[in-house]
Amino acid sequence: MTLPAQNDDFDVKNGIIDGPTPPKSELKALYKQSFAYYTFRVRLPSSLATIAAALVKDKDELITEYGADAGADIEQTAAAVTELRQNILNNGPLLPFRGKETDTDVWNTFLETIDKEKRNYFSTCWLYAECYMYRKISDIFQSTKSLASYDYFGNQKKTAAKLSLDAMLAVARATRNTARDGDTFRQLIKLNLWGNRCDLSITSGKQIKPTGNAFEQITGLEPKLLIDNTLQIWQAIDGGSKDGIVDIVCDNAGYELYTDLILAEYIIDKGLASKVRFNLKAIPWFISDVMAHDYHWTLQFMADHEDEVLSELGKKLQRFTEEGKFELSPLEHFWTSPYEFYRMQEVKPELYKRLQEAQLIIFKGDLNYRKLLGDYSWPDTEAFETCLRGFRPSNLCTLRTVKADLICGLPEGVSQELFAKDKEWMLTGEYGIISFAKTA
Ligand SMILES: O=P(O)(O)OC[C@H]1O[C@](O)(CO)[C@@H](O)[C@@H]1O
Repeated sequence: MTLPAQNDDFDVKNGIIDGPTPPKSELKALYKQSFAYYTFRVRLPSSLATIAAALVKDKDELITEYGADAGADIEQTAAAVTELRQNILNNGPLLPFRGKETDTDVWNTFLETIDKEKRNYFSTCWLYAECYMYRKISDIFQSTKSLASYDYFGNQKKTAAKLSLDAMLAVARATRNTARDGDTFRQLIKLNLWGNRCDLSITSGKQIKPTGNAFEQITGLEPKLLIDNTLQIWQAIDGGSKDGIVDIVCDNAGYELYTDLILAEYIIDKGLASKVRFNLKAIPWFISDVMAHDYHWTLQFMADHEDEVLSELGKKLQRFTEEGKFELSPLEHFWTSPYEFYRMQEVKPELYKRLQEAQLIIFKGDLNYRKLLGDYSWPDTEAFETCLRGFRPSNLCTLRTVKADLICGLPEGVSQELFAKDKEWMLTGEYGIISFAKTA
């Protein structure tokens, strides 16, 4: 992590502690050697600059699509995004939202629970501040007359999907005549895990193209899989009811969503459940997170493709969606709130109840992992069940490539070994974990 030249007294002014995150503490940018500090000093300011620049570059296109009024709105949003960027760099306050959105009150009530002197980007929990930033961007666009419905990450998500076409074709061909057995299922879970590497928020928007034959890659990636509970997941779903429900709490659009669709197709085709529910985001989130329009765009992109196999698959999954075998869960703002999952039962009991209907819940990606554990420096050998702090609506698993400096459930000595090899091993998505927790 290359930090900005220390030509300012930022650290002194903001009480930055020049060390790592202490054990059993909230992750926050107050600790200079934390990923949170690098995120707020470098990564997120870079992402915000990209959004502001793209607005100016796409101005004509936007005016064509959203009308002449959009011109003034574009100027206003670009300026507001730039101001948000400066607020972060100045360690500004997390101010209450003034919009009239469905989740405005939930967010403002949450902000009130943070001590006022800690209610800024570098002093409050990393999770809260980073989620706040993405919600603030949405607030900026929602407050305009013409751009309230504009997905400012949409082009990047579409480009990422098109870049992954070769991998999609390879996976489609390799999954057409599969057997209903544990080995195949476990391979598909691992394929799904490694699809999580294609995440634009970790690259601050830089596109990465999944290369090579996905299934051969899985074998090659075995040494990078630090926790493999795929057998327990298979036993839970194989032992479940064929009329059961599987919930996927999704993460990124593009190739990662495609691997979710491939896994869901297998679950339905092999009678492992009768319905797969996709839990998507209500607003543009962490650059590449999937929203309902991304889901429909992806299926249409497949169905329209000249490649026969991909096109047939796209049409089949559109039929699954029409028939209710695949279902988009009702719009749920909890997934774009700052709340850790152990607080769901208290703050959104109806969602917890809904998840209890499932026989398996699959949580995708790093941010969902951070919400399962809370942004907290658990001992890396701590049991996954302990870190869930009572969040046990059903059998659940997490498929996560490691992109943030928190982890649990590792065998003794593994993290020390990895730190000795590369002190930034937790930040790149190079390693992955598949952890499972049985219904309580
Ligand atoms: O898309 P994913 O896998 O949730 O990754 C998002 C993660 O990437 C980061 O932006 C970089 O670590 C984190 O802030 C966030 O948890």
